[in-house]
Amino acid sequence: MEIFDYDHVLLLPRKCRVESRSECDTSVQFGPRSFKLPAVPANMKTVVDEPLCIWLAQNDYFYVMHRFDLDTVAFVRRMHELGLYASISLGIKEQDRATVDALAAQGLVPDYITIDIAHGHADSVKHMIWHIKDKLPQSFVIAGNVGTPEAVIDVENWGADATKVGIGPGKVCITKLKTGFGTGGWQLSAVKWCARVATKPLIADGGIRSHGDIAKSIRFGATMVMVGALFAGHEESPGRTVEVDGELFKEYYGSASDFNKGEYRHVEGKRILEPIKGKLADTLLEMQQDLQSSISYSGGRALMDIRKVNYVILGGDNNAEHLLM
Ligand SMILES: NC(=O)C1=CN([C@@H]2O[C@H](COP(=O)(O)OP(=O)(O)OC[C@H]3O[C@@H](n4cnc5c(N)ncnc54)[C@H](OP(=O)(O)O)[C@@H]3O)[C@@H](O)[C@H]2O)C=CC1
Ligand SMILES: Nc1nc2c(ncn2[C@@H]2O[C@H](COP(=O)(O)O)[C@@H](O)[C@H]2O)c(=O)[nH]1
Repeated sequence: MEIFDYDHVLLLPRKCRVESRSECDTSVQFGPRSFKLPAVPANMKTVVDEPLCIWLAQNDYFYVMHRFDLDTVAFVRRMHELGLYASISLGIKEQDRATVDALAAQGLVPDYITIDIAHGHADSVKHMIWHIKDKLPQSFVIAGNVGTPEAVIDVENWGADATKVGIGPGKVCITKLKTGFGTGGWQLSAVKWCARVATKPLIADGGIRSHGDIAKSIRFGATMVMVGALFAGHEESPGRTVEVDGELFKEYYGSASDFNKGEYRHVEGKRILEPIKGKLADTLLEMQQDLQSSISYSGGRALMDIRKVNYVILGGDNNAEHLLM
């Protein structure tokens, strides 16, 4: 198996088929809906909050609300009252099963439910998928996180509609250091490896550092990418604003950090400060334009045309080591 990460790969251009990059369509079908971009802000407390979810839904972007310190039932009700789709996160504990029961009892059907735990290749996830499929069969279920093909096969067989791939590649993740496990450092090839067996969509989660990494994720089999750090430092980001030597930063912390958990127990995340980089809408627009360029370099017009291109893996000295056809 080839091992590489985003920085070690470059995609190879094919003859251009458009006269303007504006002809390139970045939209993606994901579950029951189509979205402007194959990128979703991470379901973390310092990345999304309710106002951002409303804005994203109103503007045809995919969002996943986080699951921390939140009345998830009320959130779904409010989104539906606004005529917007509802996309929530759940864990696998008794309280999460109760949330599913309450939603079903009140006739509130979230359009998307993400089961979000550190080690998603687990019977607890299987039982949660079954519970959701029993009570809310119309919801599109995303399960994770996983990092191996065996896990993707299991999660799909348990009934998940999509799988989230990435154990420890995140910017505020310390799983690799604390446990010795994960896909940190080789996330892109883990996505490729998982995509070989996947029969349903994959979300590549963690490690996206540049807009070009989105095209690379699509090339290696992702349908959507989940992005934390790149989205965290915006004016609208929910993290606390911190001033250091006259410069403004936003707090960005891991969901498994003591800052999120409120206690130092099974901590696998840390806190960092992201420099504030303007408005989220501007970044999303730039991301879309960059992805349109990616599509044009791929010689295509549609997002999935990126899947057709060849690539090189760069050696340590930055020389092309392999040309893979
Ligand atoms: N993508 C990634 O690499 C990672 C992401 N995270 C994020 O952090 C958040 C908190 O995650 P998590 O720690 O799962 O939080 P939770 O406390 O919500 O854990 C969910 C449940 O899973 C159990 N659990 C968690 N990890 C394991 C494990 N390795 N083996 C067996 N059981 C486990 C927990 O029990 P108990 O606590 O008693 O073990 C708990 O009952 C999530 O949003 C998750 O996505 C966390 C780590 C890695
Ligand atoms: N190991 C941990 N991973 C975490 C934690 N909190 C979130 N995450 C994962 O990171 C991505 C975002 O990655 P980024 O590189 O784009 O910043 C997020 O979607 C989660 O999967 C954590 O505490 N520990």
